[in-house]
Amino acid sequence: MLLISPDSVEEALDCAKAAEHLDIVDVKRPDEGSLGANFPWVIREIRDAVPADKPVSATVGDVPYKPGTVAQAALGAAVSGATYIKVGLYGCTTPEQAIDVMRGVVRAVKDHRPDAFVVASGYADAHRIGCVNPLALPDIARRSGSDAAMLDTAIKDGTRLFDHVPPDVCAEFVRLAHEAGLLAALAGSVKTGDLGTLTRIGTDIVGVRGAVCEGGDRKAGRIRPQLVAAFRAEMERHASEHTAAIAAAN
Ligand SMILES: O=C[C@H](O)COP(=O)(O)O
Repeated sequence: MLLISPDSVEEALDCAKAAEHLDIVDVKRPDEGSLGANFPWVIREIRDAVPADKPVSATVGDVPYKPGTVAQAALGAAVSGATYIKVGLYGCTTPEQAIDVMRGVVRAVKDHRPDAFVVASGYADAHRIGCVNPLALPDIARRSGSDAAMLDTAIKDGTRLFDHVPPDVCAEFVRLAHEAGLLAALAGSVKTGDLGTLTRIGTDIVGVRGAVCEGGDRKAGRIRPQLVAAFRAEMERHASEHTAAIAAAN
């Protein structure tokens, strides 16, 4: 699946123009961090702006180790219309802290909407910010009752997912997530050139912003529908090549 992250209602309208090429519209506010949270009214307006059959995701923020605060914020995102709730476990330094936070989120969100989908997100560059190790995420997600484990980059300085977590370790992340019965989502300045690897290792959700913004600039650039379409076409091409390679090997 392709998850695209607009930062405003205007950009979400551009995503809506490319709706047939994407699977999830992810509301965030990059000015507040890699998984910065946007305002509830923006989530609601974006929910209204994109086709009803496209799920809206919202990031709850690069959150501190404050389970009550984060649970309440997550409920706010769900009440505002998001059905995918993504939490960046920025301030959690141990798996136990991360599980505490995610358990609160899962309960708050699923009490309100049992079919909501909760994503526990860590950071590929965790070593730069001192939060939980990327490979701990699948177990954190499983033990908290989350539905997916995700990695993104915390510091958007041009370094990318594979700069911090090489492909073989990403493959292990995906394997652990699948073993736990979860979806595996990967992001972090992903470009079309990464799609072959991401497909081969079985990534379920690829999250992008910069690659579908004009000039590849996630802050100054704006999401362009034609870039979303081109990115999706590359995903499809890699998926068919991968399927054909598997069929040929059998
Ligand atoms: O959830 C996905 C992120 O928005 C990825 O953003 P990026 O591709 O600019 O790193």
